[in-house]
Amino acid sequence: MGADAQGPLTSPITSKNLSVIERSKQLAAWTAVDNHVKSEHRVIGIGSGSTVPYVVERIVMQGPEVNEGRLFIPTGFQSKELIVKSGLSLGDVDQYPTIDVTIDGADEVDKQLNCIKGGGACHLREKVLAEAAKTFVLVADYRKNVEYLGTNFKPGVPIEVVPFAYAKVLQNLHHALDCPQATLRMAVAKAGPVVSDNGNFIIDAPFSMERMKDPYTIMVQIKMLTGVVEVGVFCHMAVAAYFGNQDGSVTVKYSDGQVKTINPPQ
Ligand SMILES: O=C(CO)[C@H](O)[C@H](O)COP(=O)(O)O
Repeated sequence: MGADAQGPLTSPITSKNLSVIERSKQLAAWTAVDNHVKSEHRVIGIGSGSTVPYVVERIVMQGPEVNEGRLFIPTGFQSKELIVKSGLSLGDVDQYPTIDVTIDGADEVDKQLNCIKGGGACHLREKVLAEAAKTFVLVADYRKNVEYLGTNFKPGVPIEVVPFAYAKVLQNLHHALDCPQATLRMAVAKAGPVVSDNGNFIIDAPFSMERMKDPYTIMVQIKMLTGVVEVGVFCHMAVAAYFGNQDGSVTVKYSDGQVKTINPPQ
């Protein structure tokens, strides 16, 4: 799989005034699109977050002829707006439960391509679209490329819960799962908790680094708590993760353990 990876293309149209971090996100997104979104793909999942607009930007650059007849499936309000405003056609996963390729951002990705998602509270739909996809690809800047989850991303594991069960789930996290710092995520420009696109609450649960070395066990333990809708830990789902680097290169980690660095054009 690594063998056919292409490098980032030259002459980016929007990169002139980008900060290093934004440029890194764009590089990751563009390279992932170039390597994984092929003209024959008709149903494409679009994830959430600040890296994903560059995914859509690159898909739009594939041209109207290629995008005509394609359907784009969003993971939430933000990506739905992005699809519509870019002039692409919207579909939904209940109509199209098999997706050719889904590209999404991540809060952190470990060496086995396990990742934390849900910083934007979209991880329920994101996981459905990741599972529905024949190919699931992650894109992020260099800060998200870690050996173990929880290295840089400190809020903890995002957990979507049905509102009436939140206090019970918090109690379970504090006592049964020994996660005393788990808290309900509060909104910034609204009094009260963050409410997801599905009308649910979000809990952030930080676990010790030692425990984050086994993300699958944490994911299963949390998911077993009644009232939990979905856990923002994705295990064994992505085939590749693209990270834009500060020097203009792109690091690609593959699910088979290969790591490749694509150097910037000279
Ligand atoms: O999981 C997500 C939203 O629920 C995002 O994909 C994740 O938070 C990464 O976002 P960004 O690209 O802005 O860093």
